[in-house]
Amino acid sequence: MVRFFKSFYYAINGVLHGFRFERNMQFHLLAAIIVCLAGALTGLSTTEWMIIILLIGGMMALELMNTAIERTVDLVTKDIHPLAKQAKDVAAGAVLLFAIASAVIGLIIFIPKWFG
Ligand SMILES: Nc1ncnc2c1ncn2[C@@H]1O[C@H](COP(=O)(O)OP(=O)(O)OP(=O)(O)O)[C@@H](O)[C@H]1O
Repeated sequence: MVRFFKSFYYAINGVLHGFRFERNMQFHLLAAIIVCLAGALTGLSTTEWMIIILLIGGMMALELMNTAIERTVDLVTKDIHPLAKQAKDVAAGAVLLFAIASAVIGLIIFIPKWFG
């Protein structure tokens, strides 16, 4: 049980580290607050809220994974290496794809409510 809470503590530390030191995480947090405020003002169904929460959580989780990959690459080599570039660029690409999909889904949810 102690081990479980220790792992939980380390995981929370990882999330807090992301919010404190990663600009992109701070941006995602701001975006999440704006989206939640917009959702509260617009009025969303339970299903729409579940989708929004999943997208926000997924986006932040993916950004943390990207940070973990960046840190790991930097730990492995400080030199310029094509594989280091590929690892970082592919991880960043994964974040970008999810961000685009999230933005499109957000528009699909909000646009009909605002202009429908
Ligand atoms: N060791 C390396 N070898 C080759 N290219 C690298 C290396 N490290 C970084 N790069 C290239 O430079 C880009 C920026 O690297 P950096 O580590 O600053 O990531 P970043 O996305 O700017 O990080 P952050 O999200 O913390 O601002 C990478 O996406 C990659 O294309």
